[in-house]
Amino acid sequence: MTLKFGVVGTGAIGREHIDRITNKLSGGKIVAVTDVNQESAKQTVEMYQLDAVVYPDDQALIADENVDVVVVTSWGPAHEATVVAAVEAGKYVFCEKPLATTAEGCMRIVEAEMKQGKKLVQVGFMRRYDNGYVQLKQAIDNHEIGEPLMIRAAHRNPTVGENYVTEMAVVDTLIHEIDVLHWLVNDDYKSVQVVFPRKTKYSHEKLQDPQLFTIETVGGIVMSVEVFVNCKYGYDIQCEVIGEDGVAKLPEYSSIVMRKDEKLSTSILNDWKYRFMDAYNVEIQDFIDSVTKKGEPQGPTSWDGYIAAVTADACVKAQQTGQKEAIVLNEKPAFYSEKKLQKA
Ligand SMILES: NC(=O)c1ccc[n+]([C@@H]2O[C@H](COP(=O)([O-])OP(=O)(O)OC[C@H]3O[C@@H](n4cnc5c(N)ncnc54)[C@H](O)[C@@H]3O)[C@@H](O)[C@H]2O)c1
Ligand SMILES: O[C@H]1[C@H](O)[C@@H](O)[C@H](O)[C@@H](O)[C@H]1O
Repeated sequence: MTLKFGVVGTGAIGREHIDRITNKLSGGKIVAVTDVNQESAKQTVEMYQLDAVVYPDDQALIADENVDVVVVTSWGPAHEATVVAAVEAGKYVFCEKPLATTAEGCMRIVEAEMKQGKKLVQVGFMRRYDNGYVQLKQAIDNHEIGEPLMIRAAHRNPTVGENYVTEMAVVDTLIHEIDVLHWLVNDDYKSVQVVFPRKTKYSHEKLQDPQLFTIETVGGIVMSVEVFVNCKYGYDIQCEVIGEDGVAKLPEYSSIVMRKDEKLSTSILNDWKYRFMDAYNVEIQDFIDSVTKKGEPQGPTSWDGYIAAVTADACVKAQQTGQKEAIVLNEKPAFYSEKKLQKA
């Protein structure tokens, strides 16, 4: 069986996903695309030589009976409306982060999905499919380092655009750590506090950069997460879990070791696309396989999208107040309680 995809948003990651579904993965086909920039949608069809209809908007695409799955890769604020409409139409959804820009918006998606009586939505938190994070999780789950006590993490981008402002360090960037860290240690978040160190000269007026988040879990784990989006030297993701019996660290991205000009060196990547390329492939192949064989996606759920939104709200509040802010979740519905995704 071939799963037929309609893509809403043919920008950077929309095209990446179209390319992987069309040319790298098996079991999926792009049959429809749309973008508020219709030229971009048409160019995408030409660029990847797709046999796909270009629709004027998401509603028309969702209404196409030939579309089994709606891929949501538009701008964050547009996600909620598309996801709710797709779920109400009974379509499967693969939605890039954020699921919605507010916790209330995520809850509306959760409610729409529960009404359909089965899981339809997967959120694009691809780090859960990265081999390094999967190994870290296995080490923790197998008690190889004892109980986790602390996490030290860093999310560094070489540079960001002029319209990237302080809040985006949370909603655009930290959001990946927000999802992956509680999943790693099987715990819930309790509070967050933010400190702004001295600002780099490479930032601009509306962006505090770097930022240091201290997140505590209900179980007492303290996580220190640095977000530094003008670090200049490359795209660098670090994560070290300190446990009672040992320390486990995310492996460095593998690269050849070069001896040259009296130096011993390895390269550092400079773009998220390359750092998580394999994870995106595994993630979407898993989505295709799960929907095709089990009738439900098994990756990060709408509820994970909700957790991320509530946590992000508290982080943004903490940026504004400088105080420790509580992270309070609604009770998890039984509908989402199955823990299926333990390994990719
Ligand atoms: N998982 C990841 O690592 C990752 C990486 C990059 C981006 N993302 C997420 O993916 C989404 C897209 O990011 P991007 O970098 O591709 O952005 P982008 O600006 O390159 O592309 C977004 C596209 O969506 C279109 N669009 C906006 N609103 C629309 C609407 N209502 N209907 C149809 N099309 C619409 C825009 O015209 C644009 O072509 C964002 O939510 C972003 O946070 C996730
Ligand atoms: O800070 C960036 C992250 O490192 C990437 O993984 C993407 O999510 C991108 O959208 C963010 O702007």
